[in-house]
Amino acid sequence: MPQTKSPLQTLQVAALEEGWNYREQARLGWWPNFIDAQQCQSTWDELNQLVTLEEGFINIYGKRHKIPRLQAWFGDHDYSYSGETLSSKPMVGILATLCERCEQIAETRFNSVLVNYYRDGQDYMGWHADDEDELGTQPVIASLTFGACRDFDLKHKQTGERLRLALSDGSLLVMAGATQHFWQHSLPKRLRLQQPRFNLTFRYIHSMDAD
Ligand SMILES: O=C(O)CCC(=O)C(=O)O
Ligand SMILES: [Fe+2]
Repeated sequence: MPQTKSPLQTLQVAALEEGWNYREQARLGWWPNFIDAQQCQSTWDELNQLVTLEEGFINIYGKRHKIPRLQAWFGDHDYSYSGETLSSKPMVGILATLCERCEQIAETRFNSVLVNYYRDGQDYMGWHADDEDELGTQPVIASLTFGACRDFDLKHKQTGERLRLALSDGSLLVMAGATQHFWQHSLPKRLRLQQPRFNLTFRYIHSMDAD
């Protein structure tokens, strides 16, 4: 019997090699066991202690909407997006330690980290590229996951090609090169999931102040 393809066929998880991978103008670094299990547990506890999570908002057509997750921002500069400003706190303790480890493996400097907290599978992040002017032309973004494993989708802006990664506890994904220019990414909802997840994205923010 001929095989019929279901239109709802699930996306295959893209098999990335550990280390640097190249896919259609994306440069992706993948270290699935970057933080070991014991350290994941202590890191979770330290993040809970250190991070004051806040509701965030975005403005769409002049209307202010609550974003579907909690967040906090650490680094040298405040962070502005979509008409909102996140005031920064100094990157200290476990955040500074993780920052250094990410800098070493990604071979770059970071001066900020966005902490996202997904309370359960209802929380998500929609399609976007991290392409604000403050991030520079070829931003390197190091994304660390703690807690629940979540699918992470990438979509090529021109061809529509899709990649799906499973971001598990202690994994590190680095998006570099022209990734933000050619691809968008998102973290889809998973309605049956009850466990929370921390995601830390280390970034380098260039000061936009006039000299
Ligand atoms: O939670 C994630 O894995 C994605 C986070 C993200 O894309 C962002 O903070 O810009
Ligand atoms: Fe992002």
